[in-house]
Amino acid sequence: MSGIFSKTDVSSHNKPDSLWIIVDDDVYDLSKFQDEHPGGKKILQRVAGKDASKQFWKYHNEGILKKYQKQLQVGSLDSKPKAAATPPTPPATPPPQAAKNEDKVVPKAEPGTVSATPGPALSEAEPLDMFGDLIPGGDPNWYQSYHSAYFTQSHADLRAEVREWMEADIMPNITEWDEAKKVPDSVYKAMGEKGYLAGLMGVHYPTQLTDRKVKSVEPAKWDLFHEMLLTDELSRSGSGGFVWNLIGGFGIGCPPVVKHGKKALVDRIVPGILAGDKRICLAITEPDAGSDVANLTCEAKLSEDGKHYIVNGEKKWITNGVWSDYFTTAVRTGGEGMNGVSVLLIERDFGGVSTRKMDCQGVWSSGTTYVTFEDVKVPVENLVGKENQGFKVIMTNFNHERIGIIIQCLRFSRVCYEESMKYAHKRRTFGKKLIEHPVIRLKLAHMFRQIEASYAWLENMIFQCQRMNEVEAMLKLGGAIAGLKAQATTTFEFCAREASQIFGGLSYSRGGQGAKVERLYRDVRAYAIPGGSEEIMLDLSIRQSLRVHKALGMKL
Ligand code: HEM
Repeated sequence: MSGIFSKTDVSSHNKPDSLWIIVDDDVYDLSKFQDEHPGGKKILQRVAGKDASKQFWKYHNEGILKKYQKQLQVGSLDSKPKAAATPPTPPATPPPQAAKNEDKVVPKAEPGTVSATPGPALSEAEPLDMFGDLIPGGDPNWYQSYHSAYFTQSHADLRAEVREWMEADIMPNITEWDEAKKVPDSVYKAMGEKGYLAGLMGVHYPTQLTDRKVKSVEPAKWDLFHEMLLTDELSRSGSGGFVWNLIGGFGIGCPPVVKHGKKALVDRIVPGILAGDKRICLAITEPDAGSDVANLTCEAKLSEDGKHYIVNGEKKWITNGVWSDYFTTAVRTGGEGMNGVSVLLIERDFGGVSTRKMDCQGVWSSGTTYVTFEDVKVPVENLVGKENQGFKVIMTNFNHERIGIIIQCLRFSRVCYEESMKYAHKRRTFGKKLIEHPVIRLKLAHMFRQIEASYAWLENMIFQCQRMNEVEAMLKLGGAIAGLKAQATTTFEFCAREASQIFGGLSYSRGGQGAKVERLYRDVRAYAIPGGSEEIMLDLSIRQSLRVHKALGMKL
């Protein structure tokens, strides 16, 4: 791949048996590849020996070049600028010419706008370097040199670390993994090795349970904004299946064990999970009990000697179940209703645990599973929390679970918006680029306003969670977080729909330029239904907030 060629050299490879093309000053040999080219070989033969950059960018995204570069690039043009080597991560600083005075854009207030009076300078509120593609709304605005009260340099360092990994090792493979309905185990293992799993439990970085550390953030500095950012950057994959494969079971199944499990149990199983060697999931939902958790029927009967629970029952739609070693399971140990529910950590090795992968509309690579427990003998040491008080364990887990869903939904909304914005700048209809049609700008504007408003609310909720203890957060924030979950899932649904309209047929067929949008459109329901359906969330948001504010002294 190191050859240097002139345009004349390339032009001699203009036949099917020796078919070279130029894309962005790099030279590709497509002689063997042409037969497997999804766009057909004739189209390649027509540009054989020529610069095909314009045609290439019309039909493909950068991901395609990255994926095939190693295999197909044979060199570069002698006229290629020397300093053209680009880092895998988008530039974190503006291009040098932007610094020149004459090019500097000085924002001016439009008549009628209120000009801001700068407040007292907070050191942590200094804007950070620019990062990413700088599409307005394509990333949170603190990525783009706007002030933030929440994010500091250590967040920016983590952002660069995760994005580099995602761009190099993950993004080029997402579509393939989704179609295969499986992410390689090595990726989950890498999540452990990089210390990411340990940072995703809504607790202080657990150095007592793992010797892994996140490269760019000291464990003592780790906070909920690092956690938020990590999930956000993973979600740039534009695949709910990918994100859930890695953290869909872990992120909701492991925290209850860490917070409410007995020390011996935690010490025995959690280090292996955090290392990425073992997998865990949360098993609550049943064929006949979803949002109404208090109705669950999977039963656990204490053995006569009081040493074991014998578990029988079924669990449905369990994310990661098919690959899990451990199941954090809600069971009925007592009478009807919420006061008869307990949580048990069931281990696959106990025997009597069967798992079957379910076929679902979306999140294909997440491993949605039907689980059957038949006379599973679970030692009483595996009780998480107290007997018949499992509902409290489940309830305190909800805020963390829902915040994860919110972060993912908002980034998926941004992905839909960002992809649409990029496509609208290249696709032409009726003699104009899509972005020049007001009707398309209107769609983008409606996406943008919902994403930004929801993200600001999310930042506020994360900040509140950071300042409150878990029980206070459960009571005081439960309503608002439920409302924000509904806000995030409806925003996601809206953005997936509008992006799909902008991409047209390209988001109706799978793969290709519309791949992310087509996939995310299928993933929408996986976010709007579980973790509390939109209807339940909206109702809860009002009921819970009223209850709390009554106690706070609300006057009506
Ligand atoms: C390095 C060279 C190239 C590679 C590796 C490549 C690879 C691919 C791949 C993987 C696809 C499937 C769709 C996708 O996943 O995006 C595709 C589709 C396509 N390619 Fe290429 N391609 C190359 C060059 C070209 C060139 C030079 C042209 C045009 C002259 C072209 C025209 C097309 C067309 C028309 C499609 C179908 C697009 C659609 O379904 O909407 N390709 N190509």
